[in-house]
Amino acid sequence: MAANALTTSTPIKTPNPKVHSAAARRVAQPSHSTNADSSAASADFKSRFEAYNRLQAAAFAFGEKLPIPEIVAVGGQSDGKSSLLEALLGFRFNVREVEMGTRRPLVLQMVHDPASLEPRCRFQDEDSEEYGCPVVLGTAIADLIRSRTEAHLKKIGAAVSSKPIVMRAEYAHCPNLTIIDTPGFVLKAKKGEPENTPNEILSMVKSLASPPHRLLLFLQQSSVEWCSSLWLDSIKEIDPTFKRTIIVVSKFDNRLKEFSESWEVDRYLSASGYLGDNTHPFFVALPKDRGMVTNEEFRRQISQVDLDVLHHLRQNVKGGFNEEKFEPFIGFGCLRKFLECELQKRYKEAAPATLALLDQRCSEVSLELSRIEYKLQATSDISHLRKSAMLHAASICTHVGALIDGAADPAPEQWGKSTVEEQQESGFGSWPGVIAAVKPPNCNLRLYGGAAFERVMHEFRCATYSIECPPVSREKVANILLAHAGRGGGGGIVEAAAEIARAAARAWFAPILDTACERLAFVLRSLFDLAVERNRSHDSDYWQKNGDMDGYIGFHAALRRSYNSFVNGLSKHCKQLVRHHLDSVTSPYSQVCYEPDFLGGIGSGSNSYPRSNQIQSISYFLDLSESTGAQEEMDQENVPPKDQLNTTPGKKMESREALKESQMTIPETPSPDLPVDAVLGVRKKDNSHCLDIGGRKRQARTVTNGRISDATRNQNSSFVFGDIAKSGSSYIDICSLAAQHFARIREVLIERSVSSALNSGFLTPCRERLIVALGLELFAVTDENFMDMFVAPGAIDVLQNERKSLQKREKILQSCLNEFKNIARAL
Ligand SMILES: Nc1nc2c(ncn2[C@@H]2O[C@H](COP(=O)(O)OP(=O)(O)OP(=O)(O)O)[C@@H](O)[C@H]2O)c(=O)[nH]1
Repeated sequence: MAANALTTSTPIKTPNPKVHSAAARRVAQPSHSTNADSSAASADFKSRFEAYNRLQAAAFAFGEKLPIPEIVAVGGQSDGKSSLLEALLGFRFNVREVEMGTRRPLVLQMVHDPASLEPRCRFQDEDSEEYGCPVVLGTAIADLIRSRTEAHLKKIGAAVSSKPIVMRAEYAHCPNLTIIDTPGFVLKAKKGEPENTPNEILSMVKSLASPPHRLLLFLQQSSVEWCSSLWLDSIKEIDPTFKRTIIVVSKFDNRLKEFSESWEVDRYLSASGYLGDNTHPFFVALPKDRGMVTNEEFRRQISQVDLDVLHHLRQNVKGGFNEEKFEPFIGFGCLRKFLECELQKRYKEAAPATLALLDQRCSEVSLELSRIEYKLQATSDISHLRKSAMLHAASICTHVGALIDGAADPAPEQWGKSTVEEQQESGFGSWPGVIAAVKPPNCNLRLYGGAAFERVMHEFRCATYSIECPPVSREKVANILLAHAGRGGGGGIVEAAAEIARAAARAWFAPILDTACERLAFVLRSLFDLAVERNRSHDSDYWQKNGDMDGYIGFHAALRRSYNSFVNGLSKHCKQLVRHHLDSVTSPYSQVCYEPDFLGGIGSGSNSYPRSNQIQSISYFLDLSESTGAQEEMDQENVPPKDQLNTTPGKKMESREALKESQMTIPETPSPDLPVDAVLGVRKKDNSHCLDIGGRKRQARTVTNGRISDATRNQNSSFVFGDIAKSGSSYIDICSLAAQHFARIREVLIERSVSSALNSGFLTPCRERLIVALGLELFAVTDENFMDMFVAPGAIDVLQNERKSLQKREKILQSCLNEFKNIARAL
């Protein structure tokens, strides 16, 4: 690394004997020199150091990412990192359990305080920037580190954790230095630990050491040759050129006895070129004795080991060693001084950038604070709340309208539903009275909004057209027919058939109409969530404009409830409306069955429906599904053949056969015992379940333009007074006519009334009345009732806690900022 901390030059990178001597001399000076100049410089150092220390504490507590210069000690397990930290601190604090080792980073903030003759260590709370009471005893410190480590690892269920323990130590015999101890690299997990522990340690240490503002203090035992170093490559991955790496050869005492000649020592000290010319390691030995000694004795032993090492190299090695070149790098004292100076240099260099960053963070935190305060204030400001809530409700209504009119966001693939999903989720899986599954075109596509509404409408039409006029017993026919005959008049058969058809239509269509309303209401109710999602994604800066409605759960619930009840109200209204249409079309006074233009219209397919209906019908049949296996799917999906594009599914029968020439042929006396289907000529395979009138023995008994011909009418009396039980003729005639009437009623009901009623009953109010309805329900209330939606004591507590924490953060960052402004002036 560029090690010019010892002097203004770079003694390590460009070895210059003169500079190195000077550096060595300076290294030998104590950090708390009594010299006037150095004491002024020392005061500067100290204030800078303390400012960084406070900033570091705040950063750790609040998770702030600030590029504070720090030293990270890394290396293999038992390479001596913790021992080096103790030596730097000047007293033993960590009664190590060799088995356990370091499992959480330990941030050691050492503060040189001449007044603290006994070390005062305080631990930062696990989740705040506060420091606890001083812990004096070394064993108590070790216990605390161990218990915190164990508790945290247990909590997260891991063998190692990157969450640091922060300890601040004030002592007269320690330098101003902050260093982070890390778990040692291991090759294999210990017994009982997860297999991947070595990798976890490696990646955790790498991420701790990666920020460029951190210095790496890499320890490797002296007994290991550089060529067989286990971890050097990992360090090179983090810092390939050792620009910010300080290399320490630890346990140097273990190697000393191997040197006998000076060239051997010098070659070893030069690291044999393995680390490059510009990188020079420090060689450190510490006291081996782990017994309990006083702090003073501990420090004395450290100094003694330094002296012993030098003495050994001078006295026991033939020719000594190159002192000019290597002495500044031998011994703990040199390392300590170098680290302190290097860190101070980095602090000084980083101060302007830190000041700028602090300035920025202060403004950001202030902004955050004012946002919270604004929110808190808004919780009690009724008029503000009303305004925000109204804007929010209006926005939701607008999105509902847009979704009805046709929109493709949010993603239909995620938010839309297929027909089966709609059926299942709405609780209306099948259409009452319809046994076969009804599959409208595009049933597999995920649709929502207006598209899903249209698909349900088409499904409803398919369902109604798949219903046949149910068989009627001879008794019923006889009862109706004979009563008509009793009243006189010639229209007995027609009237009886019409009466039968009306009763059947009422019984069969009423539940289908109810189901259609429920299914359509479900489609509309589903739009609320989509509108909320659209609102969220379209208006990301919504709160800035209109106030943030997040967290007001009561209001959101009321809005949803109100929306649902609006749609349910529409559903109820539509049910009544379509029931009314059903009643009127099946009323004895209805002329539906006898309208000439109606039958003619069916036959010609021209003017009997509004133009818009034809257009709608065409749109229903656009099958947008993927075309693979299309034929099979088409067969299943109730799609009429092409020649019916301008008609509804049930029109096939009328247009092709009996109604082709505005007349229908009634079959002559088929056997009453034939199944009704056969009697009525129902073609099962025809999806429209239409009736095919005709048989092997036809007789020209006709109904022209919907009215039975005179010839036929003249015969009515003979039908009536014949034996219905024996002769099937009257019965079959009536059944056939009833089927025709049933089809007409259905046609008129679906094409003329219900489709438009459902559209205008559901969609028009959603577009035009929704916002007013919601507004009346939610906002046309007293303030007291309005505020009921905003009573959220939990939410207010959260906001207040957030404000408290932000205020604290702002205060600390502000004081750090002021401190750095002062430092900047002194630079
Ligand atoms: N001979 C000798 N032993 C040392 C020296 N430094 C440390 N030790 C011993 O080496 C062992 C491991 O030292 P630690 O400081 O715990 O090593 P560590 O790197 O912190 O270990 P982990 O935290 O588990 O990675 C201890 O028994 C120390 O007494 C030294 O300079 N010379």
